[in-house]
Amino acid sequence: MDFLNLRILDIVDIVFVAILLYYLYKLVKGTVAVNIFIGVGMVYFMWQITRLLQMELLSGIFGEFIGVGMFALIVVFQQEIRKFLLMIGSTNFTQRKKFLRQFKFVKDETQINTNINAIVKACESMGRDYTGAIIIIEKSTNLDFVKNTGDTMNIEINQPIIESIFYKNSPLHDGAIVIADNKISATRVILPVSNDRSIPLRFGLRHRAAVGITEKTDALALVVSEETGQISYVKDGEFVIFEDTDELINKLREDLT
Ligand SMILES: Nc1ncnc2c1ncn2[C@@H]1O[C@H](COP(=O)(O)OP(=O)(O)OP(=O)(O)O)[C@@H](O)[C@H]1O
Repeated sequence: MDFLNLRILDIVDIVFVAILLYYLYKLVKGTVAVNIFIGVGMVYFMWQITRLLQMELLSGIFGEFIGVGMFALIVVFQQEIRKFLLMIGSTNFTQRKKFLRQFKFVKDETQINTNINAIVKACESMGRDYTGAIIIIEKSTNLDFVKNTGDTMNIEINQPIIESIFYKNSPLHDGAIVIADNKISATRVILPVSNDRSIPLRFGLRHRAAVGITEKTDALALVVSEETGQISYVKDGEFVIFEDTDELINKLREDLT
């Protein structure tokens, strides 16, 4: 009955494996990597079957394939492994303020209210004018790896500033802006685009970029469609449904506290 002797360390072990699997799932969700995993699984399954049936030649071929499989996987998943390490390495727990926000009982309501109202009002106004926009709100995952693709900024948020950035003739209107701690910290940012095939075809690259960054990090994304003027709120790689801007503000406030 040795297996019943569960130690604290075994539980910690299981929790870490679960976290690792969760990150892996977040990374490969909706990508071709899932199909590759299925392919590798099938080769492994065939190898075991042919070995059991003592089909020497076939099991030899599959065996060789599995033997070099580890190197093949590193080559095939080069991008994903890079993103995975980046994702783990860039989770920024060192900034105390952000870290404390992980706990629900620490709230800084006034600051959160001000930020969200200005952002949502700007989105509303841009929606009325059919001005396209994509706004990323940084939480605990450090977004430096995407901010590096754009211009570093340090601008206090207010409604006119956000609107003027996305104004069609503005030199800064292309790409996304990143908001961190009530400041616009980057403009003209190029985000990773999601390959999720379940995203409706009517959504183009701007919306796919919002899904892409939120499925890889805990950031929140707001998108204003240039075609329909509609505001979309994307979190954890999913579109969040809301009735009106008041509900959107409430959802954002909840997600940021
Ligand atoms: N990877 C990306 N990262 C950041 N911004 C992007 C990215 N891809 C596209 N965009 C921005 O989205 C703009 C419009 O792209 P696209 O028309 O494909 O989006 P869309 O989802 O159809 O949105 P809309 O409804 O506004 O047309 C681009 O001009 C660019 O500013």
